[in-house]
Amino acid sequence: MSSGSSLQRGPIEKESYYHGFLPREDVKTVLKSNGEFLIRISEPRKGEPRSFILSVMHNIPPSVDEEAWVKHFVIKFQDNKFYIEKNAFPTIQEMVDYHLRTKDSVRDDVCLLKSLPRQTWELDHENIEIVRKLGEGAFGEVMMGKLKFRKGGKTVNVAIKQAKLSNLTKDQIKEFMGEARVMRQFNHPHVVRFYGVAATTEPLYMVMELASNGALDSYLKKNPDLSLDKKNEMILQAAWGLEYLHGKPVIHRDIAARNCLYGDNRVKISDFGLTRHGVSYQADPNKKAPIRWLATEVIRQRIFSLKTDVWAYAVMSWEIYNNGVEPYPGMMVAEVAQRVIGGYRMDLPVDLHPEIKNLIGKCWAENEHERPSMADVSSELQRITLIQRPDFASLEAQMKKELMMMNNSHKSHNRKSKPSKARMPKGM
Ligand SMILES: Nc1ncnc2c1ncn2[C@@H]1O[C@H](COP(=O)(O)OP(=O)(O)OP(=O)(O)O)[C@@H](O)[C@H]1O
Repeated sequence: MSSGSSLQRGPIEKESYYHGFLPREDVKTVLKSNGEFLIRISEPRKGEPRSFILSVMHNIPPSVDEEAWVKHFVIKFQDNKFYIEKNAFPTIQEMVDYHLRTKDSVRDDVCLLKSLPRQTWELDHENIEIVRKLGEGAFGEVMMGKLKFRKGGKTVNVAIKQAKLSNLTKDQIKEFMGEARVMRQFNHPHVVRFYGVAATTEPLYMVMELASNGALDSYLKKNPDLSLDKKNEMILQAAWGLEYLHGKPVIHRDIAARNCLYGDNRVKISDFGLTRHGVSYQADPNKKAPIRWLATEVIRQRIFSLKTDVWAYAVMSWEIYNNGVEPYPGMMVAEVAQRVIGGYRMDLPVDLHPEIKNLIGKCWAENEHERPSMADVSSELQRITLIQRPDFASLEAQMKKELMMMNNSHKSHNRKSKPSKARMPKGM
């Protein structure tokens, strides 16, 4: 797709107000004031060519309908000219310049007042270097690479999830960008850090912190001799991460060792493809689900809640104590569902501290009201492990110090960029 003969101005992709494949759901969250606008590319629809879209914030207030706040105009291309309604221009940039200069409306009373530059998390492909393959993900290959920060020029090692739009369905693209939207709000030492997405061209890149030891399940399989203390530390770190997420509140919905990472001696919660904002979520009962990690109410009715994450956390703790073995070994999925509903629970190691055993037992209680919150789990674990190993206290102090440092750098970073609006996108 070309933006026309804009030789002096270069391609539209070079304009700071060009946001590439930024989906509608994200547009709502970034435009802030009446007349603020951006240019993006339409989401792919089978059989239809993609077009450029002008998205403009309009009508806040008086409209209370959030959907009406942003107007989206398809920019048509005919006889080598771009137009929306009235005037045609040789380039999109000239169209934008004209409307900004004259305040002539685009349509009805919608005017362009201010362009919205790409956000700090909207990364440029040219600042990302792919180095080698790490693994295979749901959207394509996951790569190790380097990210050069726009400001300051510092370079960090990162993990990059790639997505080739031509290989994905519209739902998958939504899921990819939705995962990035969810991750943007997190800042915790035990949740994988999100750097941003590069979406101005294909393939899309989701850039995040590199966990040096990769997925937790494979790390556990490769290191079967980890001490019980180390494993206690791992379940405590995972509890801190999940407690933080629940404080937002979000339901992760896919807590499992395969969806956590391990690096720098830390468990990091990752994989937010199924995460939903809120405290309960009714999922489609016809969709496939990872039965081995599901609470009984999810198996029966697909109702997810913070307490169904607590159940999955108990199963993940079992995985950690059993070196990454698949839960309910030797059982088929149908048998797992039937037996778990019937009250069966897996055995925990005999040498595990009885209070930890008891705590995990409560996490997969049949009655969700009998399951502790993640805040209770982490404070209980801290109390129990502290008695056994006094240096767990310093572990907590270290985690809190890191959290404080991350929050401070996050705050100063946000002060430099635009203040974000306390508005949560719908359908997260
Ligand atoms: N941040 C990271 N640091 C190091 N390795 C990573 C990172 N993210 C992913 N990987 C590696 O890439 C593999 C695939 O990633 P991941 O499972 O997260 O992809 P996905 O798209 O979420 O797929 P799925 O939905 O099937 O889990 C992981 O098993 C892990 O080995």
